Formats: sequence, structure tokens, C-alpha cells
Amino acid sequence: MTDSILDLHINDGLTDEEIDHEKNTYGPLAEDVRELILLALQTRVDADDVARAREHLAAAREILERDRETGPYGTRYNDSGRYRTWGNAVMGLRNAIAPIGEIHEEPDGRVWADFRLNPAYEGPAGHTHGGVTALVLDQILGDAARAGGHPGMTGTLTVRYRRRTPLGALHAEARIDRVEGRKTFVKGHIADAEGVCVEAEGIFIAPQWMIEHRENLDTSPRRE
Ligand SMILES: CCCCCCCCCCCC(=O)SCCNC(=O)CCNC(=O)[C@H](O)C(C)(C)COP(=O)(O)OP(=O)(O)OC[C@H]1O[C@@H](n2cnc3c(N)ncnc32)[C@H](O)[C@@H]1OP(=O)(O)O
Repeated sequence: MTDSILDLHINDGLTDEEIDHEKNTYGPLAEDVRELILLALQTRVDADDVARAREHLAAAREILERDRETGPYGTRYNDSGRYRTWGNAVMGLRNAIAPIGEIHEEPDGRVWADFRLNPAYEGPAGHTHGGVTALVLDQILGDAARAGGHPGMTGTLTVRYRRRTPLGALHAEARIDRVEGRKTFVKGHIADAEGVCVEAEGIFIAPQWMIEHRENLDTSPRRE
């Protein structure tokens, strides 16, 4: 295996029970940190209380740092075929900044997610940052390509902001439009209750290393 992405594609030999145990241990920690991110933005307690809270946080950091990894999470899988991308910036279980919990795949090829963006994702006052919607669309469109059996790296992502995207409850979805050789064209959007806010088209390209390793590398499994 030659590509650095493949170097982080690792069978770590965990049993399903061990994976579930990790999920139940570290998932709630990320949830707590997600709440802390919002609290850092919104708390109005006074300086003494902030100082006290920071002492508790320092104590928590001291515990968590006792045994830690130092690099990226990568893609991990086990013998029963459970793939984990828990560091993923959009839907990683252990990533406190990841805004999406679960991405659903339909038999007709549509991939979708319902999610909420809290004020930590603000761009224009009271609205979602355009980079955050692009982030979500990159993942959803990429997942549609992968789920359709054509995984690839984002070559080009074209985003059209049709109207402001509020914070709060949102829906994202995507599906493959067409495949031309190594290029997969995917279309998708993000909508609020009133309709589409942002549209995107992505060109996902299967790199040479992915094609070369396709036979001994399952490139399209669903990630958890
Ligand atoms: C296990 C993993 C699971 C993968 C699971 C996937 C989940 C994805 C979700 C997250 C997605 C990301 O964030 S991915 C991260 C962001 N993206 C990246 O970092 C990609 C960086 N760029 C690259 O690695 C490379 O440039 C590639 C792979 C995109 C293309 O390189 P290449 O394969 O050498 O391409 P090349 O031979 O020159 O061209 C092949 C064809 O594609 C066209 N082409 C080349 N580049 C582009 C481009 N940027 N945009 C449009 N089209 C392009 C060429 O004209 C040609 O068309 P023709 O002559 O054949 O017509």
C-alpha cells in the first residue's frame, strides 16, 4: 500500500462488542464536548464561575491526556466489516465539531441526513456559515458517490447559495447524476422547512491508488 490514505486504512481487529463498548464510552464524551463548545459561546456566568469551571476542565483534560493517540483517526475496520471514520469532521462519532449524527442511504441511491446546526456554526448573523454548508454538502455528495459504488475524492465542488441558510433544523440530500469513467457527478442540496437553501454539484474522482487497490480494499462500505 503506497498512498498515505491507505496507511490510515487499518483493520484494528476489534470485536463487535469492543466497538460497541468504545461507542458507548467515547460517543457521550464527544456529546459533552459539543455542549461545552456551545456553552463557551453562550454562558453569562461571572469571571469567578468561569475560573472555577476552567479548573474542572483542566482536571478533566489531565485525566483524558493520561492515555491518548496523537494522530488522525483514519478509517478503521474489523473482520466483521464494520467501518469507523469516527474522526470525520462532518459525521465522526468521536468528533465534537461534527454536526451530523447519521447519514441514511436509500435503495434508490438517495443519501440524506436531518441535522441541527447550533449557533457555533454561525456565519452571517443568525445564519449558517457558507463554509459549513459546503462542508456538509461535500460529505453528503461524497457519500452518495460511495454508496452508489463509485467512491472518489472531491475533484470539484460547485456550491450555489440560493438563499440564506438559517441555523436550526436542516435537511441535506444527494444522489448520483451520472458516471463518466473515473468521474462521478453528484447533485445535492440543503433545505430548511421552507425549501432549498444551497445547491451543489460535485465531481468525485477515483484516484489511481484507489483503483489499483480496489480488489483488496472495500472502498464502498457504509461507515459508522
Ligand atoms: C478508501 C477511500 C474511500 C473514499 C470515501 C469518500 C468519502 C468522501 C467524503 C469527503 C470528500 C473529501 O473531502 S475529499 C478531500 C478533498 N479532495 C482532495 O483532497 C482531492 C485532491 N486531489 C486529488 O487527489 C486529485 O487531483 C484527484 C484524485 C481529484 C484527481 O487526480 P487524478 O486521478 O490524477 O486525475 P487525472 O488523471 O489528472 O484526471 C482524471 C480525470 O478527472 C479530471 N479531473 C482531474 N482533476 C479534476 C478536478 N479537480 N475537478 C474536475 N475534474 C478533474 C481530468 O480532466 C480527467 O478527466 P478525463 O480526461 O478522464 O475526462
